[in-house]
Amino acid sequence: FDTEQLLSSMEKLRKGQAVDIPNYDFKSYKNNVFPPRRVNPSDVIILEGILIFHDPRVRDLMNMKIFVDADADVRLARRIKRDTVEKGRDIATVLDQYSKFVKPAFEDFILPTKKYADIIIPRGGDNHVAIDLIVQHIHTKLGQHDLCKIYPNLYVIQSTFQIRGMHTLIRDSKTTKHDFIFYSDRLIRLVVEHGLGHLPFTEKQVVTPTGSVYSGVDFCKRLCGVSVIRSGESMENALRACCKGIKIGKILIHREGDNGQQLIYEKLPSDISERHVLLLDPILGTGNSAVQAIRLLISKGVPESNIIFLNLISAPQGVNVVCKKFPRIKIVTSEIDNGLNDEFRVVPGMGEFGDRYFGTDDE
Ligand SMILES: Nc1nc2c(ncn2[C@@H]2O[C@H](COP(=O)(O)OP(=O)(O)OP(=O)(O)O)[C@@H](O)[C@H]2O)c(=O)[nH]1
Ligand SMILES: O=P(O)(O)OC[C@H]1O[C@H](OP(=O)(O)OP(=O)(O)O)[C@H](O)[C@@H]1O
Ligand SMILES: O=c1cc[nH]c(=O)[nH]1
Repeated sequence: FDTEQLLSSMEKLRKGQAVDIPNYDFKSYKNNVFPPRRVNPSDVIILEGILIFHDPRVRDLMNMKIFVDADADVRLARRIKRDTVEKGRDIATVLDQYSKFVKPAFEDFILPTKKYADIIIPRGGDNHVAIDLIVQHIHTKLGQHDLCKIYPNLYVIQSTFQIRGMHTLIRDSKTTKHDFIFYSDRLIRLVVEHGLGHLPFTEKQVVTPTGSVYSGVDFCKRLCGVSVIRSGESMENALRACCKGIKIGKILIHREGDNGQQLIYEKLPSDISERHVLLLDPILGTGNSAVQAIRLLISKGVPESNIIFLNLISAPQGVNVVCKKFPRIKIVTSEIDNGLNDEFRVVPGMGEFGDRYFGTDDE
């Protein structure tokens, strides 16, 4: 087993480079009889082999570990067929080797690695349900932003052409103030609805006018909003439209000041520590404002896991800072941008959200 070459090949594939895999010749027991097989890099790499879970360095490379659990008779039958037809061995040799080496080695070395698997699939390729589930999982992972693969509490709302269209409008520097507000509001409403979906619920049954029972859920009662002034205030209407009479606290953070951030003003519900908090700020840039705001909420006794941060556009830098410092809060956003420029503006971004929304930009 050339594990070192396997590891270096995997590393190259992950970096997007093609690799040449040696073709082992089972008849001569040599590696250089046939030309190597060229494998090109790809989004999904399937690494397959009977002892693939043995080396921890190899296991660590895997995002999903599958053990195909074949029946012992099937394994022996396949082996007899393969070794007589493909490897040119006679049945007596195959059976002798099986009982002396293969079966004990399977029990000693392959079976124990089953514990490392995330999924154990009985009946192999015939198990269509298991295969569908695996395909679905890989599809989901491929569709996710890379940051969502790292941070399980980061949620980017499912993109549609409607959502892309609205983003195109609010990001266009030529969009009028009127349209900017209209499409921001539509996007904000989607983010708010999505964020509310992460609140806990209780089961509830109601009787419909047909006299039948509908088994549903009851909304979480103890919640409040907290907006980061000014831009966060643009999200208050959407929250009020969804949650009638919701209490909304406010935090004002000035970008310059001690450590670059200064808390200027705060007014929060007195019983905030008993509530789930929807923190409102459309832009997450460096993450400094968000960190300040979340720290304040935690200092008021709000459990980290009770905070849902609602965001329209996020920079990866801000996501990293917030998710690393507060791994239990949830972030819901509608798009993650490429990064920040020298002035710490989100790029491509949409400029100064507050100025465009409240009409205090120069035009
Ligand atoms: N659970 C499980 N066991 C397998 C699978 N494939 C092979 N095995 C077991 O592992 C044993 C050895 O597998 P082989 O692929 O023949 O091993 P090999 O190293 O190629 O054997 P040689 O012919 O000596 O080169 C089989 O007889 C099975 O018992 C699999 O997909 N799942
Ligand atoms: O992640 P950060 O780098 O801290 O940037 C994000 C902050 O910047 C924006 O507010 P801004 O200071 O522009 O004030 P405004 O809302 O009054 O326009 C935005 O609403 C955030 O609060
Ligand atoms: O790009 C940015 C960064 C912070 N605040 C904004 O409004 N826009």
